[in-house]
Amino acid sequence: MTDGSVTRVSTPVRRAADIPPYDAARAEAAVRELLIAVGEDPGREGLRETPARVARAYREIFAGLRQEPEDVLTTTFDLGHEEMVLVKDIEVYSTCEHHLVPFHGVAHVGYIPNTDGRITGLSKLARLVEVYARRPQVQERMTTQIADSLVEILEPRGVLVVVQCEHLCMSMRGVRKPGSRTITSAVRGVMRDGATRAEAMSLILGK
Ligand SMILES: Nc1nc2c(ncn2[C@@H]2O[C@H](COP(=O)(O)OP(=O)(O)OP(=O)(O)O)[C@@H](O)[C@H]2O)c(=O)[nH]1
Ligand SMILES: [Zn+2]
Repeated sequence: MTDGSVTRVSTPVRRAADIPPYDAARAEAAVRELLIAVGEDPGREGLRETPARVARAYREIFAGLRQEPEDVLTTTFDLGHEEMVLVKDIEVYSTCEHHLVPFHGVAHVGYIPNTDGRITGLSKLARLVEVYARRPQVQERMTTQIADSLVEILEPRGVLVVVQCEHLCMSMRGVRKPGSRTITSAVRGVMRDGATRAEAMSLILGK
């Protein structure tokens, strides 16, 4: 438990290029140690392959550390479409950086293209969510990073990102409140405008 004081947590600025290659052997050794620490026997039948398996799984779960948004927002088209584009219910699996357990739910990503009508492929919005979800995360930072990278790369007139997740650190342990959902949003540019924001929210909330 913390003492309740406010701690400033700055967003890490490490770029993918500055992060060393994934160290599978080190991850494997750490998992073996962890198993011993919790009272298990890593030599027993069912656990023998577990450290190597977990190391492989972590490589996948944290692959976003070695990706940048530019890697996925590559395809842009000039379709001349200047109205809102919204992809909703993008499934998200991320990992809480406080407890290293999953949080999962959906992300809704919308933007209003620049007046030049420059848009990106729809799947690229889901790939962008993956880049930031596949890192040790907090939901607020992930939401902000998705929005800000869209602003930077597509230079749209507006962006709205809404993320709704259940945090397993609040369900399976700790306060034990399964089913509670945390909702975060990041709104940029003309999406802040009341009517535009209301339109985006009604599209998100509508079935
Ligand atoms: N703001 C925010 N908090 C998060 C996120 N994921 C986990 N947390 C919270 O991080 C906090 C860590 O609090 P601590 O008191 O340091 O840790 P703890 O003793 O394990 O806290 P409990 O979970 O309350 O048992 C908890 O309140 C978690 O619910 C997130 O994405 N955003
Ligand atoms: Zn947590």
